[in-house]
Amino acid sequence: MNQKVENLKGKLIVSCQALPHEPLHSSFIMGRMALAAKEGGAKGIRANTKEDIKEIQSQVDLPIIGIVKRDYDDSKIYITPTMKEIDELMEVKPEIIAMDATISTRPGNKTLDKFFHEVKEKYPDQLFMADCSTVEEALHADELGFDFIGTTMVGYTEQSKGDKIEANDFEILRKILASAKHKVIAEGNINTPEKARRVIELGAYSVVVGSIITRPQLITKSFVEEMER
Ligand SMILES: CC(=O)N[C@H](C=O)[C@@H](O)[C@H](O)[C@H](O)COP(=O)(O)O
Repeated sequence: MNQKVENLKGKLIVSCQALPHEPLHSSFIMGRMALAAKEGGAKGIRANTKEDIKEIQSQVDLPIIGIVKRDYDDSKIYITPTMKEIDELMEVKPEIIAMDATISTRPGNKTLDKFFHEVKEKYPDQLFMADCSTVEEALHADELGFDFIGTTMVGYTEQSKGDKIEANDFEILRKILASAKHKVIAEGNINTPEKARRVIELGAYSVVVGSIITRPQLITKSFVEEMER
């Protein structure tokens, strides 16, 4: 594993993403967000689209977890669903590529196992991260040989509906850590410094924090909701 990726151990990765419908949707703005994250001590960035990644690479020399979010009519999966998105990302070569690794089928009714095999065959030297929603999915992705196992989709799928990453002292994460052979990255609703610290204490290789740092519309909403409850 290269030095840039080794530097992620025990450190914070900030997810700098804003979809077309979000106020901060702009590669320039995501580049500045990444610069701000670096100034704050982040050691990695998670980013969406080759355009945002290219701009972020021009602003900071930090390892990037790259994704392409794209909706397809015949699949629930929207995080790097097909080889088209993988190929786009390989044009800008993020250190790590993340993809949905839930039990849902990909577009064209393709299973994760088949897709991951095709991707590894085409890009054998690329590092990959599995965005999972359950312990079972995480351990299956570990078996398939993903370099990093993420909790990214916990609570966002039918099979994980209502699950909370921090419940019972991060029980889902602890169960994954107890069995996974590959590095585990805590991601998804890690929304306080204390939670970020705790997941590293529990053994996560790294932790991704996004919305609570880079989505002002959601940060603002959390203040207004608390003030008005
Ligand atoms: C569910 C989904 O699509 N999650 C996405 C994965 O790339 C991002 O929108 C999240 O912001 C990221 O995972 C970080 O999580 P949080 O924003 O909760 O710190």
